[in-house]
Amino acid sequence: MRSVQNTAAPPALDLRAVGRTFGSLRAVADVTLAIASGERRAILGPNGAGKTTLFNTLLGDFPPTSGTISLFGEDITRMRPQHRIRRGMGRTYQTSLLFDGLNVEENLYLAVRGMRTNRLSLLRPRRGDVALAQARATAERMRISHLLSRDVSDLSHGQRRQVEIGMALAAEPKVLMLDEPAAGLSAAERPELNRILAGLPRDLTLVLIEHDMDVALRNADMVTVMKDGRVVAEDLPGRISDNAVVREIYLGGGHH
Ligand SMILES: Nc1ncnc2c1ncn2[C@@H]1O[C@H](COP(=O)(O)OP(=O)(O)OP(=O)(O)O)[C@@H](O)[C@H]1O
Repeated sequence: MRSVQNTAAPPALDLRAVGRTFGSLRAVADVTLAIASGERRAILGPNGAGKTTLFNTLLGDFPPTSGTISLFGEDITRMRPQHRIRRGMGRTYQTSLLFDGLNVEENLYLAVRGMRTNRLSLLRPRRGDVALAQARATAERMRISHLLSRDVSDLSHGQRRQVEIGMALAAEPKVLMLDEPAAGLSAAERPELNRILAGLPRDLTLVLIEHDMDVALRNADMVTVMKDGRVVAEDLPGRISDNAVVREIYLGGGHH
């Protein structure tokens, strides 16, 4: 494992007693965890464990109803999502946010330009455009340069996932949050996802929600397991499945 201990620097994400209720439902309860800068953290757990809700509290879509969240030492508990993005948070979504009808290069270009809507007509790339060069460099990093001129609606699930991760990376985040990157991928597409995740910059902090144990354990430095809104286990990938609670969740029929 890579050393992620750095006592001088604040953690990339520091959660203290974070909770989120929806009416009387405690979707997330009392979550305290610190993710070091440059660490790759997987968050595992059965359906309804609170993973997505936790993600949404980190990204500001649903602020926590209790507790605090800091990003590189700055309290962001009540900060709006767009301000978090400006401070270095990036994400992908479970459902695709690609612009169908545009090709891969155009999608990446819009992401580099920070566009959240398809307004490419106002923004046609010009020759020598720095953002265009950056879009192409992102494609290379995602191993999709050969797909630049293809409409994203013609791509396979796995290729679309590569474009989505590329779009999140195009904003040059310091913390990248991936919401179930393996969801919908065939067994044959998973090794490519693993290669892409392994090839991400080492200084990028990665937080990965994942149902697929193999993808999670391969790509994480540290694994957090949630159940019923709470953290029930935290350990190294090589040791997490020895945990009695984790064995019960994943071998006792709680996993899908
Ligand atoms: N916007 C909402 N309004 C009301 N309840 C919600 C809302 N979002 C999530 N919940 C509830 O919070 C609990 C945790 O759900 P969440 O989606 O965070 O779990 P999860 O671990 O991400 O599950 P999955 O793996 O199925 O995505 C569930 O009981 C869910 O029904």
